[in-house]
Amino acid sequence: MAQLCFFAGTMDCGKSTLALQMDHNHRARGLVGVIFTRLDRSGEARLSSRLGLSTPAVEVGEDLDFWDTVVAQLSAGARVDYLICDEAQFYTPEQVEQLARIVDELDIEVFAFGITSDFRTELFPGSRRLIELADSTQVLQVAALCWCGRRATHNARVVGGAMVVEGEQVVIGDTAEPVEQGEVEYEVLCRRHHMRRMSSTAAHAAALSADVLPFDLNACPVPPST
Ligand SMILES: Nc1ncnc2c1ncn2[C@@H]1O[C@H](COP(=O)(O)OP(=O)(O)O)[C@@H](O)[C@H]1O
Ligand SMILES: Cc1cn([C@H]2C[C@H](O)[C@@H](COP(=O)(O)O)O2)c(=O)[nH]c1=O
Repeated sequence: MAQLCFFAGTMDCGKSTLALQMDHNHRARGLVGVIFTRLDRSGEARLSSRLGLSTPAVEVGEDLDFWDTVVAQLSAGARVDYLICDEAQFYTPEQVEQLARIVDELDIEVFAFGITSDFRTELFPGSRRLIELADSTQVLQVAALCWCGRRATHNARVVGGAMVVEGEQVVIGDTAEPVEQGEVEYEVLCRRHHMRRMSSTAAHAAALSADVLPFDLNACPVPPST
């Protein structure tokens, strides 16, 4: 029996790489799949991994109906054994429901990949619906790390080195440093540092100022107030 599987994790934990591997392994056994994505960093209608691999994909616009798309392909005589759905956090809840229907009524496997929460730690609507409906939700094993060395569990949005917690939910970007100053970048953090709004730049600055703190109090002309 087919299943709706959600592979979740922070940014940069290998979701798109796994999506490409799942596609490769299924194709290698003669199965036929359709690859979908939405708003991939590399441009429209491509699924790309930071490891350098990428493949053409069907771009999921807001109006795309997965059920109609797959039924049209089957009606035209094409075979469809599985769907790969990357950047699934950006899908609408209705589109996730269409995916569940495809699994249940057409017995087609659906492998969805996405980040669960946004830069404010709030669930994306697509991810919320996936968590509600999926047969399984798996957190990827390869841990992305916070600058402190702990497992990164949250995504932070950073502008000019400072973490921001207000803004549009969707702003496409990367975890690499932006080319243009003032552009949005993302950084993965552990919960502790996400809640303290401590990006690596802020931590570095704090470490530098701590280095200059232990000055000689006796040399101070005015006694410091307590
Ligand atoms: N130069 C590299 N060498 C080895 N692994 C790398 C390199 N660059 C990126 N990666 C791996 O790729 C992962 C990101 O993969 P990607 O599929 O793009 O992530 P996601 O889709 O979850 O954002 C990183 O966590 C890291 O494990
Ligand atoms: C946290 C967060 C992320 N995004 C965007 C940034 C990237 O374009 C994608 C995630 O891609 P990845 O392959 O998982 O690295 O999502 C966003 O729009 N809003 C957010 O809050």
